[in-house]
Amino acid sequence: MVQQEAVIVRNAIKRYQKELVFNGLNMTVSRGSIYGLLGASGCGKTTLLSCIVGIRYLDSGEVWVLGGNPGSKDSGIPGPQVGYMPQEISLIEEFTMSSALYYFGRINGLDNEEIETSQRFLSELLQLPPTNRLIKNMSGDQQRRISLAAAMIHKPELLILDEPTVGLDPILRENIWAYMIQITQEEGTTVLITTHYIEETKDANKIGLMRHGKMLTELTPQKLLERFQCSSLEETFLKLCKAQDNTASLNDAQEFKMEDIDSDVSYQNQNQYEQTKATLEYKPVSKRQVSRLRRFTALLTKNGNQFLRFYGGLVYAILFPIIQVSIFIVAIGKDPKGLKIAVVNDEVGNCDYNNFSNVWNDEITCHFSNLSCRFLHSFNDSIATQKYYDDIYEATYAVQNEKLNGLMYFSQNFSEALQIRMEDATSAKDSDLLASQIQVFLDMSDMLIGLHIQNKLFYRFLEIYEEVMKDCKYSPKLANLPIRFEKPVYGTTDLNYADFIAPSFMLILIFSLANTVSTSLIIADRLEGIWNRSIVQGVKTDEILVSHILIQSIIIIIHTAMIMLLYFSIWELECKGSIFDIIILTFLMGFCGLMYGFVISIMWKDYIMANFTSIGSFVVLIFCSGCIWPIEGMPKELRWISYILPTTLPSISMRGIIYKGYSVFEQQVYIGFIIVVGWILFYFIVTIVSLRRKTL
Ligand SMILES: Nc1ncnc2c1ncn2[C@@H]1O[C@H](COP(=O)(O)OP(=O)(O)OP(=O)(O)O)[C@@H](O)[C@H]1O
Repeated sequence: MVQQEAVIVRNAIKRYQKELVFNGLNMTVSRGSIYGLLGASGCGKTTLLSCIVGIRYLDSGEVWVLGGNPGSKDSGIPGPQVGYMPQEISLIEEFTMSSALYYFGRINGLDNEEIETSQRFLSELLQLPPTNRLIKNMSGDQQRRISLAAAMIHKPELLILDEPTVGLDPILRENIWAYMIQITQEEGTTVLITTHYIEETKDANKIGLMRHGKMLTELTPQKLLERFQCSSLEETFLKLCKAQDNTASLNDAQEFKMEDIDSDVSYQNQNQYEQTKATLEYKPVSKRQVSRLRRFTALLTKNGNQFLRFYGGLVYAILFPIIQVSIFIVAIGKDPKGLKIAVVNDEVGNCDYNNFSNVWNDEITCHFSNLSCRFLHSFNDSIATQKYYDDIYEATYAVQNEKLNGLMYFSQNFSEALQIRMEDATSAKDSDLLASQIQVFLDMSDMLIGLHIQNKLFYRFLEIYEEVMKDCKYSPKLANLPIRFEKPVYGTTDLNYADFIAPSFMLILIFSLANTVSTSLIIADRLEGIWNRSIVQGVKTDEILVSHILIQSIIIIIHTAMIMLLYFSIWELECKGSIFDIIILTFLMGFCGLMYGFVISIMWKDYIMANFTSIGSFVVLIFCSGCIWPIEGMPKELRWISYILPTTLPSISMRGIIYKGYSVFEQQVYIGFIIVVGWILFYFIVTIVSLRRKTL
């Protein structure tokens, strides 16, 4: 009679890159039995279990689990029919024991009452720590027991346990084995367990020994002892390993044949394979169904909990935007203070109170005296503090050595020359024209400060010069240059650099915040193994993604609200257009960052590379999306790259809304929305396609 099998592996070949892990491996696990899989460290036990539960693929060969290939609809995998305990702990460290068990209970379709009952039973059986203790505060052995409980909580038909008893107290180990024997006999559960403790498997119904990529034997412990006439399983395996080594050394090219030793693995299994396959086809697995809604609610609860309990992340998510925007507001765009400028005044010296300047009009012409002092008194310290020097050499030395920001020089006959320039400009000599100018030498090694002084002195000079014209009873317009900047079409003349940066910075900030949060959460899920473990229990990749998206959208809404509040209410940035459009665009940009975070977390397995990529992307966005310098100043090729970045055109849209009052129907605005939505879709598709290829 053909026994129905829970797991069948045939002719399995698996490589990692070029390294062959197993080569033509066969395995048969009967329903309602305990199968002990033994083998030295590194022989491929974990890899084999991963292929059985469907989180890795064979290069060739076949795996059947509970009625079909893992992932097919006939199979019990993925789904609550199986309980999988991976080798790594694969639990969320910030969770309490209870929240971990609730999560696994819920995704496997249990209601709260059932979870409570199971939890009580398993707490006793496995001597679990108190329910409210955080997993990260438990010993490795306690964490293992919770992980085992998480695999058993829903009483699956097939339990796949990767080294569950490592480091456990012998009494506890015995209890676990007793329980496994009980559930296999009374409930027909199948247990596939790997262990390093050979003697532990004496209670298994069948033992499989893996070595050098093969299954050396699959027999009951009694048959093994009888066949090899040994008193212990240790001894039996030693003999088996020696037999394999001898055969291999006799003929390296010839494969090790176990037919002489063990008929179960080869002939019998080969014959059974076809028959079993037929049997399985006629006996579909009775599947426990878990509604999508139940799974999704469990995921939402888990992700919400995970985020709230990760205090560092929480602080980062809430405080970071406040700190960033506050630093921006405080640090950027204000006039530099505490600047110093050297003054050499050959006309009057240091302009003390005896040297008041004078301007008077005698009906024929305007007379100036000591006009240099009038300028110097009016260039007050708000531009730069003046330090007087006797000659230009001394002043230049001071600029070079005393960190002054420049020097101003007035020639000996400054007022006189200015008068000549005004009275009869056409006949004025070059020397008079030169002497009538204030000569300014700036330290332009700090370009922004140099430009600031230049700008301030220039406009202040024109104002004072206008006043002088008025005193002379001339038209003040005479002081103007023959060019005039009228009221701007858009914006105001007093917009500063911070106003220019603000829209891009807002978008880059929310993009980067969301991207960092989502990268960390997804990488945590993957690294901690919770992702694969959930997939094995039947949770779908898109459900995991959507649940993360929902939780993180709440964070993005918080970020958006804080950014809006800080910029528009506290900093009082005036928005000429619709603030609603700004909010939507900012939120979408955060969402785009979130999706980009998904892509990064798929690209890299660890935090380090993911963080490098996030930081690198942040820098590229700052430099290339017109945030600190106009795109028009870039080489043509770079400009095109810049235009397709997710933040460039949306930043231009943002400026259009804020400073021009454009609506969403203007091309400058809707193009930004199109770009950001396009990137969101692109990232989403890349994420889904990559994840489907990587997991089930
Ligand atoms: N992701 C991977 N990429 C490359 N090689 C891998 C990978 N995972 C495992 N290996 C290699 O495959 C071989 C089998 O590893 P596996 O973890 O399956 O062995 P194991 O029998 O479970 O070991 P242990 O008992 O120590 O857990 C080892 O040589 C290991 O180095």
